[in-house]
Amino acid sequence: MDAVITSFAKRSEENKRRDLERPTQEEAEAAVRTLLLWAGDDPDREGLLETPARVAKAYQEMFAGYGMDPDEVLGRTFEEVAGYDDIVLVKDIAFHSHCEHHMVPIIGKAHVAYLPDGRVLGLSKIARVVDIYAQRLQTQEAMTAQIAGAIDDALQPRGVAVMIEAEHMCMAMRGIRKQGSTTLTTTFTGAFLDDVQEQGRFMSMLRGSGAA
Ligand SMILES: Nc1nc2c(ncn2[C@@H]2O[C@H](COP(=O)(O)OP(=O)(O)OP(=O)(O)O)[C@@H](O)[C@H]2O)c(=O)[nH]1
Ligand SMILES: [Zn+2]
Repeated sequence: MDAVITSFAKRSEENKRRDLERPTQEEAEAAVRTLLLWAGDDPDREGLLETPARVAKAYQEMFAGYGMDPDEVLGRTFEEVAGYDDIVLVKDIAFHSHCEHHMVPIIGKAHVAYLPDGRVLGLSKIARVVDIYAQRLQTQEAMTAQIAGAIDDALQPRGVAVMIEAEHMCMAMRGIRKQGSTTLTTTFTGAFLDDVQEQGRFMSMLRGSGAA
């Protein structure tokens, strides 16, 4: 618990520091104007006049996850589920993120499961946590581990399983230019990590058969 409080305090300090250092809206728009010029276009032509403001607004939306705290979203749990203690799986949670190397989209789906230990989460909160981490600059590996870690910390269930399948536009639109490849990543904790049968049940539920 002390460790949780210390890490929360550290995070708020970090957020405060970042807020103080955060460039203004005008500075962000000027940076977009510079990129437009650098790309070879004319930021003063009619079609681009409002573009720096639009891009700044789009960034605010696409990177809203920096201003959100997964612990807060996952803070409300409940236990009145008639003793249900088996796997809860929310699959096919569509998300858009951006890769931290090239700042271009990662488009995919997250599948998130946990084994309750008395308490359960509101189902929408799982999708909200996926979005909070997706709306930051990411690697797929980090995002997978962060979602599992946040649910583990908040709910302390018997286990968490997260699988993400995604296409990285930095591999499709540029560089190696391979369209349609999918990257799969998984993080397992608790019983999903220790018990291959639980892991197998998660995998078969994902395939849709529902049984191991
Ligand atoms: N492991 C991992 N790699 C990623 C992810 N997103 C992008 N990458 C990779 O990050 C690597 C960055 O490699 P660099 O050689 O530094 O950059 P680059 O010259 O743009 O690489 P290329 O994409 O090969 O042209 C590339 O191989 C990307 O495919 C991710 O979520 N996880
Ligand atoms: Zn990339």
